[in-house]
Amino acid sequence: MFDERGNKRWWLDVFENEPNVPEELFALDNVVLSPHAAAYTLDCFMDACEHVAKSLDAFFSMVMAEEEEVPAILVLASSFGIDIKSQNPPKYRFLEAFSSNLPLLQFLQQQQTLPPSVRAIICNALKPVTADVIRSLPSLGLVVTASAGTDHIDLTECRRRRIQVVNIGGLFTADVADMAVALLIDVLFKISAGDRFARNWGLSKPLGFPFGSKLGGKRVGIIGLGRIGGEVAKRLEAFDCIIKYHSRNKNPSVSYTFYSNVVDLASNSDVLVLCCPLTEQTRHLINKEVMLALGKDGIIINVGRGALIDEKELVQCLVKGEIRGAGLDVFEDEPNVPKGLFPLDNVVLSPHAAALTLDGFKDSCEYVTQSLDTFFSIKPQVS
Ligand SMILES: O=CC(=O)O
Repeated sequence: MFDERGNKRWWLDVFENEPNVPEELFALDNVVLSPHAAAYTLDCFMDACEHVAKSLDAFFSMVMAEEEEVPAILVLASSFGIDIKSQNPPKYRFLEAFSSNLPLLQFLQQQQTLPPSVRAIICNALKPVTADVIRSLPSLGLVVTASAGTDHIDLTECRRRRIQVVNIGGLFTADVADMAVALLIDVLFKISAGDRFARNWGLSKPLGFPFGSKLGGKRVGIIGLGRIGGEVAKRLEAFDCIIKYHSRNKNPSVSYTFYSNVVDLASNSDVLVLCCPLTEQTRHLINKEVMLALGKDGIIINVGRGALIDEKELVQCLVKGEIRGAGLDVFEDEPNVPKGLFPLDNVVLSPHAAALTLDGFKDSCEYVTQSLDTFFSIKPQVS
């Protein structure tokens, strides 16, 4: 830049240490100073405002779209979520893994879903949620199990990842207690065995069916006097049974005789009803020693978990007549039932069906829905 006499002049709009301008420049005639104002026109300022507003809009619409994305729910147990599936607009995207034999990651790929999109799992007692499953889903925050038991879920991994685990609580308590009583009555009165017999009865075998046994007066040892055990006790008291129990702790609010030792309880009972959860402490709690203590007239009913009993020993004791019978709703390696039980007429088998009533199923769908709604309505705190 030159002045009117052709001398060179400097125009400086920016400075090294703004807003400080070097004072030496103030005395110089060949310098024009400007306060970093090259873009300070009204038009330019309006354009800049528009640009900033557009950038903010673009950013926040992307964030909102991400937040509003329909959460993907991995459904391991068949048919859960049926009531919420039909909602419009859909609240959740159910990925029905129970209907596929593919390994998890391949299944998700087939569903065009990235593992981080899966935020919750719905399962039941028959569908394990292993540490491997949990580790493959980095955004998993909730596991809802349509069961009272949670032994099929890797709780250690869930705790480590702060994944919420919701079970069905007491929803099935009465059904499971009813099933325990039904199995006991079946074993004592030989209802299932009688049904098989009656279908081939004919005139040729009028007296071939063995005697059953009364329920009233039986000494019933309940193992696990929690919600279900308590309901079993209540029902069997009404049948004039004598109730005893073994639990982790003595329950001061009941008058039933407490046994801290399972072998002692078995020696003083005609029937053992297993209602406790499966833990490392209760695995194979019912071993050969307990069965021999129960004795040849003893009956075992299991509505807890299969692995509470040493199944191999159970088959042996039943075959040899070292105990009299068993009613089993649960098995150690479901859905595999020990084949050694099949030919035995003193055993009643049920496919983990205590909670499989139509009414109970509707209730559990509702419960699962509520659990999802609660979880997804609580936004994480921004820290
Ligand atoms: O087995 C069924 C349950 O845990 O509810």
